[in-house]
Order: sequence, then C-alpha cells, then structure tokens
Amino acid sequence: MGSLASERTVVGWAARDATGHLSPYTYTVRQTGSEDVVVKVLYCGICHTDIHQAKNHLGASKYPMVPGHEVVGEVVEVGPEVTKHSVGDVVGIGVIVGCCRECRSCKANIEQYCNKRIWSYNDVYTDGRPTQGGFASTMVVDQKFVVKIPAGLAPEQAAPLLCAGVTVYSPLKHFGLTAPGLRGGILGLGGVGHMGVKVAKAMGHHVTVISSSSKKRAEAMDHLGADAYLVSSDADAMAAAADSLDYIIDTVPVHHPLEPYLALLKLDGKHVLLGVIGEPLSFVSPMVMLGRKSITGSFIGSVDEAEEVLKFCVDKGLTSQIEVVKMGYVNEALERLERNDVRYRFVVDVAGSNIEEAAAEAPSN
Ligand SMILES: NC(=O)C1=CN([C@@H]2O[C@H](COP(=O)(O)OP(=O)(O)OC[C@H]3O[C@@H](n4cnc5c(N)ncnc54)[C@H](OP(=O)(O)O)[C@@H]3O)[C@@H](O)[C@H]2O)C=CC1
Ligand SMILES: O=C/C=C/c1ccc(O)c(O)c1
Ligand SMILES: [Zn+2]
Ligand SMILES: [Zn+2]
Repeated sequence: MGSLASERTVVGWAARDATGHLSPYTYTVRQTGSEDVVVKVLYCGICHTDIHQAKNHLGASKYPMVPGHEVVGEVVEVGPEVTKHSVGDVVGIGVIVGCCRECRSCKANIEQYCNKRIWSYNDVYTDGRPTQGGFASTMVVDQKFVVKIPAGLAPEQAAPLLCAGVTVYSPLKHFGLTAPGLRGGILGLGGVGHMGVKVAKAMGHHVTVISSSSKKRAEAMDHLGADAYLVSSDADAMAAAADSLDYIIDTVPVHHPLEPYLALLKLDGKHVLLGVIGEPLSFVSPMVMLGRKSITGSFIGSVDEAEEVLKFCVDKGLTSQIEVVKMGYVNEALERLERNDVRYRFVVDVAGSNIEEAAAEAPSN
C-alpha cells in the first residue's frame, strides 16, 4: 500500500498561510484502497468555514491547505471492496471522510459527532497524510463518506446541499422541528441561511428571515419564499416580533449578542447555533429561564442525513441559489463571501477550470 509508483498526482488550490490566499499546489493522494472511491471533482461550493479554516480563525490551521467540502464529482475508479458506488456515478463528499466506527456516535450513524472524525481537509488521515479538500482535480475517499447524487439534481446545484443543506436539515429533524405550521427564524441569510429558508418553507413552516440589513428583503420574500423579514437593528420591528418563533437557526459567523434573538422565541423555543465563533457568547439566565428556552448547537449532519436532504430537495423541487465561478476567481469569491457579497453560495466549476494546465504554467509549489 502507498508505494510511490501508484500514488496519484493531484493539482489543488491551497492556502499557504493565514492570509488565506489560494494558489495552485501539486501533491499526491494515496493509492486506491480496497474501500476507496476515486472522484474526479466537478464542482465544489465555497462555505464560510473555508474562510475560517484558510485564515486560521480557529487557531488550528495547517498549511499547505486545500479547502473545499461541498464536493460533487464523478467516480473514476473504485477499490475491490467497494459496493456502494461504481465508475461513472455522480457522487458527493462533505465535511467528514473518516470516523472510528466503534463509538456511540458511530454506532448510532451520527458519525459527525465521533471524537475521532477525520475532516476532509486540515486533518490527518489514518495513513499519516494530510487530508486535502475539493478545490482539487481529484479526491480519494472511503466509500462510507461518499453519497450518490440522485437523478434530477444538477451537480453544481447539489454541491451546497452537502454542507449548507444538511447543516440546516439535521437540527430541524433532530430537535423535532419538522411539523408543518411551525414558526421559524433564519438568522443570517447566507449560504447556510438561504438553504434554511428553502428547507423550512418546504416543511411547511412560517419563515422569518432576520438579517443585518434590508438589502436582501425583496429577494428573500419574492424569490426564496420567506414570509417575514426583520432587520436586527430595527428595534420596533424586533419588539413587535417578540415571543413569536418556535426556533431560530443562527448562521451568523461572527460574535453577536444572543439576547435580542432569544426575546423572539416563544415558550420552549430553541436557538440553534450553527456559526463557528471562537469567542464566548453571552446572555443573562432569565432570558432562557423565563420561557424555558434552549440554546443549542448542531454540526453538519450524518451521511444518512446528507442522503436524506438530497432526496428531500429532489422530492420538493428545491434548488440552491448559486453563482458558478472558475477556479481562477476563487480568491475574489472568498473576499466577496467574507464581505457578504454573494447570493447565496459560490460554486467553483473545478473540472471546467483546467487547473492541471494552469498549475503547469504557474510557479512551482
Ligand atoms: N455548524 C455547522 O455544521 C456548520 C457551520 N457553518 C458555519 O456557519 C456560518 C455561516 O456559514 P455560511 O452560511 O457559509 O456563511 P455566509 O457568509 O454565506 O453567511 C453568513 C451570513 O451571516 C450574516 N452576517 C452577519 N454579520 C456578518 C459578518 N460580520 N460577516 C459576514 N456575515 C455576516 C450575513 O447575513 P445577513 O446579510 O442576512 O445579515 C451572511 O450572509 C459560518 O461560521 C460557518 O463556518 C457552516 C456550515 C456548517
Ligand atoms: O462547514 C462545515 C463545518 C463547520 C464547523 C463547525 C464547527 C467547527 O468547530 C468547525 O471547525 C467547523
Ligand atoms: Zn461548510
Ligand atoms: Zn466513532
């Protein structure tokens, strides 16, 4: 296993330091193992987590780092024990590419909560190699973590479902928030948030977008189908909406006060934190005690839930709202994402970007 002769050379776009700037990077991936699926990357979405990781917001980034965890590709080779996928299948890969398979979380098929989970990039695989993500020509991934993209979903449309989509679907399901008629709030209308509006609306909820500005009001109401729109700095509108929501899906990626949003929740309402924020958030205890409210969090979703949300989107006719860009635009896209200038997810057309040819012309690693 792992002989140099059988390693595959891959071109990706990597961050080299905490500037988070990506540039071509050539590396090798492991020999195809018995349960491995070799995937030619077609499209990869850009999640705000890619910024957190590339810019070392959490203090644990290792470089060179090829980000990207909303990956859709075509199977080009499978190991001899692979039963789940075949050459030619269109498949998806998300945030997790390994787990222990023995702990309580793994046995319950919620492997995203395994303490030995392996991240699709900025981690170390079982063979000691760094993992590298989807802004690359190829990924080699254990079949367990590869999902089939159902017919009826365009590959570029499917990419954001593999993180943003499942990240909102999982807590709604887990916390019993799927019944029609519930009143939900989506705080932060970005990549994750816009899927929150779509998934919650498809479940039959009354959906209020809570945004930092009024810039997205018309699109949210007219195109995404939101029922109401609150600007968080509008104190009168926030006061009028007090005690009205069963849940809030909080996708804000920076520090923010919780109390204005806790006030919007009804008795037993749930505030679900999804944003990755490396600073303490605070609130006074009566804000939760007096309405028996919960503040909780949720981390992506399981492989099973990824398959479920893909099917849910096909069944309900849901699509993500994306801007497709080429790999050479990725740094502008990351900058625009960071300054809240995208409706609502960038997806990189990796296969259409000739990244191998571009790397041959670029300065070497
Ligand atoms: N828990 C999990 O498993 C997952 C967590 N995440 C995390 O969720 C967060 C959101 O991800 P994603 O949707 O991709 O991010 P986006 O940047 O696409 O969306 C974030 C939204 O938050 C609002 N916002 C408020 N303040 C800011 C600010 N200062 N800078 C940027 N946005 C702001 C904006 O909405 P508006 O204009 O409406 O105010 C913005 O569109 C990130 O922290 C990401 O790491 C992502 C995926 C999975
Ligand atoms: O985008 C997917 C990953 C999100 C994420 C959530 C929590 C955390 O600590 C991370 O490092 C990433
Ligand atoms: Zn993500
Ligand atoms: Zn485990």
